[in-house]
Amino acid sequence: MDVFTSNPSLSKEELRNIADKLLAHRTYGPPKPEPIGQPTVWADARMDLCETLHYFRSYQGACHSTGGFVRGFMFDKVAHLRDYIDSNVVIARAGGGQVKDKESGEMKASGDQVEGTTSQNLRNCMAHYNPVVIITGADNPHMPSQPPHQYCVLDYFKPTHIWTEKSGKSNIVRYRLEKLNAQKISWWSPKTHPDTIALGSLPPPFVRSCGTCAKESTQIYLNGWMCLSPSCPSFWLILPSSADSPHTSPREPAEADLTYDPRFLKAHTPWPNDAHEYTLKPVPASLSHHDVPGEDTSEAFTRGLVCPDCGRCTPRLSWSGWECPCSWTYMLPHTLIPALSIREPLWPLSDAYTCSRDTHSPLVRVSVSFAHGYRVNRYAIPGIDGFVTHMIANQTVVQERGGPDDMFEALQGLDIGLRRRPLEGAMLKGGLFTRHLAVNYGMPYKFIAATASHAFPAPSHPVSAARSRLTWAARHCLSAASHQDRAAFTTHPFNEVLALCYFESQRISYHDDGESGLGPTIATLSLGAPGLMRIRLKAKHHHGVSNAGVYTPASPVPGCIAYKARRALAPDLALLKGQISPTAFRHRLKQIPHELGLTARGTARDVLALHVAHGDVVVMHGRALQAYYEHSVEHAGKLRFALTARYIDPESLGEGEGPGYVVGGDEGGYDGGMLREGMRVVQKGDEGADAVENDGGSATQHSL
Ligand SMILES: O=C(O)CCC(=O)C(=O)O
Ligand SMILES: [Fe+2]
Repeated sequence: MDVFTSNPSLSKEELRNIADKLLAHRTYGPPKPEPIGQPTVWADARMDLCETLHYFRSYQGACHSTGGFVRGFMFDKVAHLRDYIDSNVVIARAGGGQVKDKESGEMKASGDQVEGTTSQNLRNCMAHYNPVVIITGADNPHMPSQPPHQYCVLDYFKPTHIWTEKSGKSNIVRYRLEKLNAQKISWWSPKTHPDTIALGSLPPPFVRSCGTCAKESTQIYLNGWMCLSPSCPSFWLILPSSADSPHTSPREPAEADLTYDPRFLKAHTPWPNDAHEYTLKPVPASLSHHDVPGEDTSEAFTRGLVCPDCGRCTPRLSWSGWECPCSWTYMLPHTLIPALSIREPLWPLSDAYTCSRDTHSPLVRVSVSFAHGYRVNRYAIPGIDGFVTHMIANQTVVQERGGPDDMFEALQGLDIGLRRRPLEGAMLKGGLFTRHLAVNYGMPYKFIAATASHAFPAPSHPVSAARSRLTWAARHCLSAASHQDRAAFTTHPFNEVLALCYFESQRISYHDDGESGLGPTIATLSLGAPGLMRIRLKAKHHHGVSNAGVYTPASPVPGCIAYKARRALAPDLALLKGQISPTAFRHRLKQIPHELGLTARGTARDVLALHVAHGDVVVMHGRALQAYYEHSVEHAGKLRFALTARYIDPESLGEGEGPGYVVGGDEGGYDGGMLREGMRVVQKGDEGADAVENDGGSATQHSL
């Protein structure tokens, strides 16, 4: 290559020869040669990558930016034909600005692309010398070698150029990135055709100012210098004055003939931190030597680790720690979070009935009663045959022997098999897992593999004790329900407990518990950090229309959009259903949203927000409640458990889904009534007898 370095003004022919050499062995798509090395960091699944790496946390897009700076790019299957990757340089099209062509299914430009936030963030990186990590997907057609895993981290790169050019009829924005430390070996260099032209070994790229707009542009293609300022009348035109142009008037280059100028490809852009070592492996969270309660359940410990043996991004999937399929494991000791340490100083507990912090929409009616150390807030939701009851514990309850304090501490000392479970139907490559950990006891819950269910342990075990307490609580709440509902609970008592565990910043997003095969009553015991449970109408019931523009024919409930108009429509619609063909009925369902002006945008406001503190129980009853409403729970502490008891009809389980053990009845026989003795506030009369009705005009309303 000396011939080129010693000759700063290479002829056009010499440059063409170099370009030919550079591009000769490029293959678009497989098969590709093997790389000379192996990535130090890689992942099988997108979730693993995003949970592990600080520089790439984008589950969908190709770019991860934070605070105005790009941190990482992921270049995979979707690529522009002129994208380019060699051992040191990557040229890529900016993301976005494309739509799926209805006929071909291909991504096509949706108009002229302009520099957006990502370009601005890249310019910030250039100004501040912040390098950016590039990750490749296995299906990236421009890789010079075959990446050995689904996602492989290349290295740190410096963005050097951002410019606009034309592709087809539209403008596109493009980036050039150059490896930060060109001295480092690039593992992705192809074994068969190593890159022999070093960065900076050719004359510098040709730069000149435009005669029309006076702005400087770099020559990207050997076909000729062009102004790259999209607002200039000379944009993307090879001028006749250019020595390269065979034409007598300004012309756009033929796209198929565009050949990169090797002076541009192989330019070296020195940065003062070129030789600095930035880490590709995130710094793993480590425990201090102080046995700090909550340290090992803090957010840092929910993140993945790069396996020190094989480089795989390994998410934390279990209570006990990290497990890489290559056999490396990292298990952490847990420091007990004492139950006393989660008491809220500004919300002190005593033997008196605890005050309420729940809020609800004016449409919701609350009736309050006090029994056995629990304040019992019972919420009636209009239009729904069912209720939500929040039983708020006082100090007597949480300190009871074998009660919430003891359960919370016992659960921390045991590994009850808590693991994150895969979310079915997730569209993410490599799958997606819930953020929280879960384990099932008793009758298998079909959304958890049957093998991950366990027989109920001894009555004193916190899981069995929770079932017993929840059975009592549900019975207590159902005492005001119909005879039928009470009888149903007696014949079908809770036979399953799903234990959920949330570390810091983990939560469960909106969902319902109305899967087929479940009984109508569900009860949850909260332990540990105080949570906030929100309940709202599902979007399709709120708006009355699905995302696909189909009217929701179910009867509307008060508080939904266009309630009166939808209610007026209901009888006719019910009649019509039996009279016309399913196709005609569906056609009608598509008309109604237009007639009523319904759109599916946005979500409903919460109708209820319950502060579910340590020891509290929430009982939800009624199939309609689950059909119409959804709930979510978040918390702001270091550790929270939610133990939910349900009845699961064994008949609803498919072949091979049944338990491999006997699911017996509750042996704990918990009776909250036993607490009355030790209470300072003795309740007058029987359970619920001193209930106070509170309608929509009360001070407990909130403006949700
Ligand atoms: O965390 C909670 O309190 C709620 C749990 C829940 O909604 C569920 O298990 O379905
Ligand atoms: Fe739930």
